[in-house]
Amino acid sequence: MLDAHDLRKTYQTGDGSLTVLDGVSLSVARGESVALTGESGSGKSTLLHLLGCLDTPDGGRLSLDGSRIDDLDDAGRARLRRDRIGVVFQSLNLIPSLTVAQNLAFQARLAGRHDPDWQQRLTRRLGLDGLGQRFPEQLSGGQQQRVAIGRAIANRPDLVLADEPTGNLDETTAARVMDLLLELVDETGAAFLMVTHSDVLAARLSRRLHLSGGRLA
Ligand SMILES: Nc1ncnc2c1ncn2[C@@H]1O[C@H](COP(=O)(O)OP(=O)(O)OP(=O)(O)O)[C@@H](O)[C@H]1O
Repeated sequence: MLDAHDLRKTYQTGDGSLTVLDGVSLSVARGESVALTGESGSGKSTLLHLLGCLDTPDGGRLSLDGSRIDDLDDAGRARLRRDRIGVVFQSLNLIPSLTVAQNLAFQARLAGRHDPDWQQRLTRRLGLDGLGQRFPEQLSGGQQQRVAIGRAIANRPDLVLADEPTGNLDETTAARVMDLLLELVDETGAAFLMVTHSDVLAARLSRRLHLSGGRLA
């Protein structure tokens, strides 16, 4: 499903250059869930951004279902993200001027894959019934997190990427939100990769990759 080979990424900083990814290779199969761990600053978010076509590598290859995606132009990357990739950011990135229902439908509508029945089921499963007409700022942190998860899954993507998706929640709420995320990803059959600092959460996924010194172990 997702294949990365020898990915490299170097940032130019004020005082020189910083190589963050120095030959990262990984594969994630459909239906598989992978935890990505590593110390702060080890490059987890950088890698997630490359895998989600939100940024481009300086070297290496990236493919989805056997087709190269690292050499797409901006429009091609945007299309791919819209149609096949769902991302849950730690900062959520909900659209403040849209209601919960509109946020949930946003990416699916853009992709021409809005499915009202699936959205209704998602809304119920995520415990967001009755909140559809509210705006994100009128929700609790846990509710916002669930909207972000719903939005990432509403168009049944092939690949779901999550960056510390329960990072801002208390332990009990985090566990509940995580249950939902794993169940829903499982239902869609997507390949799933999640950045986490938590050993407990990492242990719940089928495999764990650890990023250190620019490489995976
Ligand atoms: N746009 C950028 N320009 C320059 N340096 C950057 C940029 N983005 C990230 N970095 C640096 O790259 C390194 C890796 O950052 P990244 O955010 O990928 O790490 P991380 O493992 O996700 O960290 P954390 O667990 O703290 O979120 C860090 O040293 C960071 O300062």
